[in-house]
Amino acid sequence: MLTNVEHIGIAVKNLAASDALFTQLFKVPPYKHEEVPAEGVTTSFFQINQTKIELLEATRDDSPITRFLEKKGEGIHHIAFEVDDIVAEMERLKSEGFILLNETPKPGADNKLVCFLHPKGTHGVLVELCQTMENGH
Ligand SMILES: CC[C@@H](C(=O)O)C(=O)SCCNC(=O)CCNC(=O)[C@H](O)C(C)(C)COP(=O)(O)OP(=O)(O)OC[C@H]1O[C@@H](n2cnc3c(N)ncnc32)[C@H](O)[C@@H]1OP(=O)(O)O
Ligand SMILES: [Co+2]
Repeated sequence: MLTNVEHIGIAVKNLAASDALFTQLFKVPPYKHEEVPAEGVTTSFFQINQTKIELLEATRDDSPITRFLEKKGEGIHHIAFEVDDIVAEMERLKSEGFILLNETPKPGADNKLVCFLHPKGTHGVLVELCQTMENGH
């Protein structure tokens, strides 16, 4: 079951510049930075009450963020939903015709296991499922 919006992902060209801008907007600084080499991104995370924002800067030319910035420019890249059982949710969504972009859960940032759904199957929205890993596993 999808329980809540876990974070909103925003693609940016320059993380340092965007950190400064969003710190000014939110009046709180990012609480962490984390690189996820497998995704070709460096992230920063902001927490505003119940809402979490993930800024994503590309770290290599074949990063999904590089491609997105080339085609669409900076802006909202994905919406991530918390799930309590990611494997069960992936099986359910696949059986209902959604297009999974990874067949097994993969490590994301901020202690999550994640799976993406292709935006072609979700009316143009890149959806991320996240399950919090217990004790880092
Ligand atoms: C930090 C880790 C993790 C976390 O813990 O939170 C993350 O958030 S990682 C975030 C970065 N990783 C990913 O995005 C992985 C999943 N994405 C992909 O696999 C690809 O980006 C993609 C969605 C399959 C697109 O790749 P590709 O097919 O190579 O690119 P195209 O440019 O050709 O796009 C095809 C088609 O899809 C549209 N598109 C692409 N990205 C998005 C998007 N973010 N939102 C909405 N639509 C998107 C693109 O416009 C193309 O459409 P058409 O032009 O109509 O064909
Ligand atoms: Co994300």
